[in-house]
Amino acid sequence: MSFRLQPAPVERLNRCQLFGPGSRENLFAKMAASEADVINIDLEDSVAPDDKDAARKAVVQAIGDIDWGDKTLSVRINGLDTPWWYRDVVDLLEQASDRLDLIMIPKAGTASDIYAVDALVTAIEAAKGRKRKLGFEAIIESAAGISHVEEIAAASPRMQAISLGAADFAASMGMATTGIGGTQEDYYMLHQGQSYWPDPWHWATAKIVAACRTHGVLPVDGPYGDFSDADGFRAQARRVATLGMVGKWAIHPSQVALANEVFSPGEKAVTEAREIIAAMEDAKKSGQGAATYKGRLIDIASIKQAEVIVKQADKIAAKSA
Ligand SMILES: CCC(=O)SCCNC(=O)CCNC(=O)[C@H](O)C(C)(C)COP(=O)(O)OP(=O)(O)OC[C@H]1O[C@@H](n2cnc3c(N)ncnc32)[C@H](O)[C@@H]1OP(=O)(O)O
Ligand SMILES: O=CC(=O)O
Ligand SMILES: [Mg+2]
Repeated sequence: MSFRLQPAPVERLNRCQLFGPGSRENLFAKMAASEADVINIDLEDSVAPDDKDAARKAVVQAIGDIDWGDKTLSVRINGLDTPWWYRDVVDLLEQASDRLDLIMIPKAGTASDIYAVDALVTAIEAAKGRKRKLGFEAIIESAAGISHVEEIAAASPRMQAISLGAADFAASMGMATTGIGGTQEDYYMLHQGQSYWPDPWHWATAKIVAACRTHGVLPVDGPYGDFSDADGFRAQARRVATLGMVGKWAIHPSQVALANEVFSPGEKAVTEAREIIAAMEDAKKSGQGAATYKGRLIDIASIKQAEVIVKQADKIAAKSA
């Protein structure tokens, strides 16, 4: 480890973030009753310009009126290039109950975007005497965002999570696709007549994970647009879980169980992880830093790898206790 220790992210589950448009009030109670760890009510792209004011009003009301249980409650505000974002922040902070946990800042391009929202939020919290400090999450969904992701992750102590937004990201990068996440047919390798489809989101995912882990922020995968394709969702979710992301958005209720399944370690993985930790305890007692488990090397690093799985399992067990 470097002399600078890697900071721990906030201690909460973030396996699934269920989205719903702020203009569809009838969905709010259904979202609250879902199994998602995080609820994201949207004031941005799923709300038409003419509906922005009414949606904002309905969301402000619903934050206090609906029983959101133990879920993390987040509202996605409009982008900083629009005339709506400041009113979103002002009304949410001045009028909504302090049940609101986070606001999500879309299309973050530089640390200054986070700084600007932080300045406004901080002033309103002080002026209104709000006791609970609001947290932030941001979406990386532009060329500027991915170029500056590390400074965005470090931009404010309010930062809790960063998502990759595949739809706007593809548009900003000029990618030749209308697909939202997952396999892209034209992105393939050819070897001896056999096609193979690599992951076009891989590098952005890995870059976001590294920036987030450096600064103690949770890395999350954004939308998978084809909600009729459960296998495609699962494959995308498994890839990002393998790379270190902690959860994924659901843009339809059918995706919630899929995300929870992928980001909850299975019994076999948890048993193995506990056995690795136990085997290393035994090895340490006999003065060894390396040992053999099921015919393969384990060492001190294996304890840390296993602990990632065990900690997640413990969090899930604590939630359902
Ligand atoms: C792509 C870039 C992004 O920015 S993604 C994030 C922003 N987008 C969003 O928030 C969109 C979220 N999703 C939706 O608006 C809807 O799910 C869409 C995709 C339009 C489909 O709606 P709809 O045609 O009503 O779906 P459906 O008939 O299959 O619904 C079945 C039952 O589930 C409900 N439902 C629907 N959506 C949600 C949701 N987001 N959260 C909770 N519940 C939802 C429906 O009301 C329906 O319920 P019921 O069975 O009639 O009781
Ligand atoms: O906001 C999300 C996206 O994919 O764009
Ligand atoms: Mg977007």
